[in-house]
Amino acid sequence: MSQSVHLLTPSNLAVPKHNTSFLSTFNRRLPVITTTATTAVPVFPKLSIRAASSDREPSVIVTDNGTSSLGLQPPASQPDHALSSSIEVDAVTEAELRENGFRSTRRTKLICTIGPATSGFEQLESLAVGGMNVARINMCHGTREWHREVIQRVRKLNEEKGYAVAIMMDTEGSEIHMGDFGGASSAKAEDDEIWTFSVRAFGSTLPERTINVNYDGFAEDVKVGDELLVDGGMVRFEVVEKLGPDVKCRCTDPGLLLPRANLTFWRDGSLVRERNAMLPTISSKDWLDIDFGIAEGVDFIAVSFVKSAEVINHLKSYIAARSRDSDVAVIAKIESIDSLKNLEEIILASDGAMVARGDLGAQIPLEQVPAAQHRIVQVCRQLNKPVIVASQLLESMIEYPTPTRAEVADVSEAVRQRADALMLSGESAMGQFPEKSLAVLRSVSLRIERWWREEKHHEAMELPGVGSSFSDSISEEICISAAKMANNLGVDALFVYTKTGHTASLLSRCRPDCPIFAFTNTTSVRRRLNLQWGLIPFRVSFSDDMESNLNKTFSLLKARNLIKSGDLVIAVSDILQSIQVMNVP
Ligand SMILES: Nc1ncnc2c1ncn2[C@@H]1O[C@H](COP(=O)(O)OP(=O)(O)OP(=O)(O)O)[C@@H](O)[C@H]1O
Ligand SMILES: CC(=O)C(=O)O
Ligand SMILES: [K+]
Ligand SMILES: [Mg+2]
Repeated sequence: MSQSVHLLTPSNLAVPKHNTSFLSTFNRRLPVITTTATTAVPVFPKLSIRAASSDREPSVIVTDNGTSSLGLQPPASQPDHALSSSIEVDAVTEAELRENGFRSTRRTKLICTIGPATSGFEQLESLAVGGMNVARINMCHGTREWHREVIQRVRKLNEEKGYAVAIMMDTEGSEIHMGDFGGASSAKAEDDEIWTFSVRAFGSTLPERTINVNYDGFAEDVKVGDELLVDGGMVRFEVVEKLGPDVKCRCTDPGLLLPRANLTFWRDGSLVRERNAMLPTISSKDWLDIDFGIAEGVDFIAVSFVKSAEVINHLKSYIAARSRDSDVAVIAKIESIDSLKNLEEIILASDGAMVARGDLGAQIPLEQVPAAQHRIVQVCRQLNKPVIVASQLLESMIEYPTPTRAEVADVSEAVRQRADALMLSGESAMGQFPEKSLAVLRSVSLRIERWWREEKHHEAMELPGVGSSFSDSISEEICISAAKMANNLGVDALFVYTKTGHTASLLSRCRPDCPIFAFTNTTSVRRRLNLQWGLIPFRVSFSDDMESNLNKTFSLLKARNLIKSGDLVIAVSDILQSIQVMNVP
């Protein structure tokens, strides 16, 4: 049995763009609907409640721009007969759905930074099996050739094993950082030792206790007495003498120096931002990396040290001009004072954001980082942009096989805030326990999600309108209503049929109690949806006829034991703006 609400889309109603009074009248009229029994769908008995026969709204059915950069399939406008009767989902999701049922699937997405500890094919596969949704490559480290191989391995994994692991390329940015140690993987700075920070080029052999600095103005900008913080304070020095390009510093807080660690300097308790504040957000090296990322078909580019929305807009138009047939999403990394000042406009311009707590904690006092995280997560949710919580989630697991209690509490808090994704950095890039770290993120996410769901601990959040057209507003209202209905009726799953992924992300924004099966007809959209909270992305070809889409999906999923007769489902689509409630036949 199925009940549905179909909404009259406004193309033929001549609605002024922001006529909210009309919008509310329109919405209030929705319950006044007539009931007609139809026998249109033979596969399952259907009772259809129609508000109006629906016209297609051109702005909702966006033409396919998500053709796989991998060349896996033709655009959706050319139905692929070989694939038309299949559904793409990976073995891990499939096993999880079969074993645990819908309710207990993980909602929080997991990102792993790929480094020397995880770059092999088997290691990448273990991470995919362990629940990695997105692989991050950090252009601060390694060569383009090295990163290309990682991308190719992930692509192979997706093609051969049906995963939809997305790739996020993270730019180096042009903040001040140390160089490499001429081959050594780290160096230990002890109390009271004198180290030389220098802007000279030394070639491959560095003199002892010498650190290369990437920023030419460094020696001029620092002053004797300044405090020099490595990685936001993991190691501290005091500037004792300036000698041309060399700056002599005394270690005041000992610790491990890692290659290319970030450097900040502080004077009288404040972060010093001299000429380095004028460095471009995207350096010339970053532009080359971005060209590389576009050419390799990465799914996301994360921009380090974003200061304003302008740079995001600039990059987005560059990407649009460079890659007409692929779609690279831009993630703003919030890791500077400026990015916090301009937070709303930056997030509005971006396709998502990252709470990059590593560098953020070097720019603002550490005790302010949790409040900043909370605010960034909330703003992203309100503006319907995926948000990633990153850095030091399980830092101790770089060396130890179990996390600290404090780390588990930190992960729990990010899950409780219902961030879209959690990210591993050093834990997976160069740690000793990458898979164990991922397993901890997975089990803590599952446990906290269930706890908060069962105890109804969620903070209620007002979700403002984010669309720019009346049709967008309808989609938002449909998703908010569908999510509310799903919670109130206790349905097993929400199904969403989405070409661009937009309707799926609107549903994800509502953070419903049940999982969201997101059906899309392009591989690249499927990968991109893998970053968003609660979405289980499937690739399936579908038509503009919702009834046949539903029947087809039901039979494909039933054949694979992923759903069973009697499961209660609410279906939403951006093909036909509608909500349907039904039992799986
Ligand atoms: N491709 C790589 N090759 C070698 N080492 C890497 C690579 N990627 C990451 N690492 C190591 O893992 C550590 C943590 O990675 P992460 O991506 O967090 O870098 P980061 O240097 O802290 O910079 P960011 O602020 O961009 O996160 C790095 O400091 C580096 O030692
Ligand atoms: C991830 C990152 O760039 C940071 O935490 O600084
Ligand atoms: K980076
Ligand atoms: Mg950073």
